[in-house]
Amino acid sequence: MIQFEQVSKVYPGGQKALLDVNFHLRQGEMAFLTGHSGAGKSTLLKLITVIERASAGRVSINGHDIANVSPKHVPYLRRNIGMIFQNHHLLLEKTVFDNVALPLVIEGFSHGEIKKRVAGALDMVGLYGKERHNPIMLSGGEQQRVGIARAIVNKPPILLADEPTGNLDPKLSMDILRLFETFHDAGTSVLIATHDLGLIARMKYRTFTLKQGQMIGGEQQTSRVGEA
Ligand SMILES: Nc1ncnc2c1ncn2[C@@H]1O[C@H](COP(=O)(O)OP(=O)(O)OP(=O)(O)O)[C@@H](O)[C@H]1O
Repeated sequence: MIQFEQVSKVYPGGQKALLDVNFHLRQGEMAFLTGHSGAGKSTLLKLITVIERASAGRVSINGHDIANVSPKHVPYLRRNIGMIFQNHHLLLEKTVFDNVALPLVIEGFSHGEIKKRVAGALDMVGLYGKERHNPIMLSGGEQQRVGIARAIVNKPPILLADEPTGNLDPKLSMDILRLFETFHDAGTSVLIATHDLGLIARMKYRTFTLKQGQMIGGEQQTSRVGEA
């Protein structure tokens, strides 16, 4: 599904963020990406979403090389990817409904379809009935769920999360990861970048580890939450 072959990224100014990285996230797989601060986790996610471009090597999604995709095609590619950030990136002056609806509005869905899909997405993340709230009125965990609802509202086959539990306590963090597990169960490929080794140990999915831009491990583990 997502494949990196000998991928390097050097930022303008010479900072080497990724060096000869190889990895493969399989179709429908859920996995973690970990590593120290500055190891290159966010950079790797940015190459998948074409926020940044590789300096060398091949990044492909479903066999299609995305390194040279034209700027005009980037929005089409991103429709296949739901992206979740630590700080939610929510529009605080807009309602929960408007935040979650945003990707569908951009794609030109009808009002009726948007209402139905937003309600479905909020139901999935446990926020049904909070459509008219502003994110500022919600707890940190609820705000993160709004970000997740927005990422999954157009049912993308790939979900990428960058430190999605960074600001949450251990119980809320586990709730969020169980939520990712439900998307994984429905067939979505999920890649979660996190520092939280305790959480990773409890979940027992495959873990890719970056160290100073190099991939040093992609250990195979398959058991689920609570089976550790
Ligand atoms: N836009 C940029 N320009 C120059 N250097 C950058 C840029 N973005 C990241 N870097 C550098 O690339 C390296 C990898 O950064 P990256 O953000 O990918 O790491 P990370 O593992 O996500 O770190 P953290 O866990 O702290 O978020 C770091 O040395 C960082 O300073």
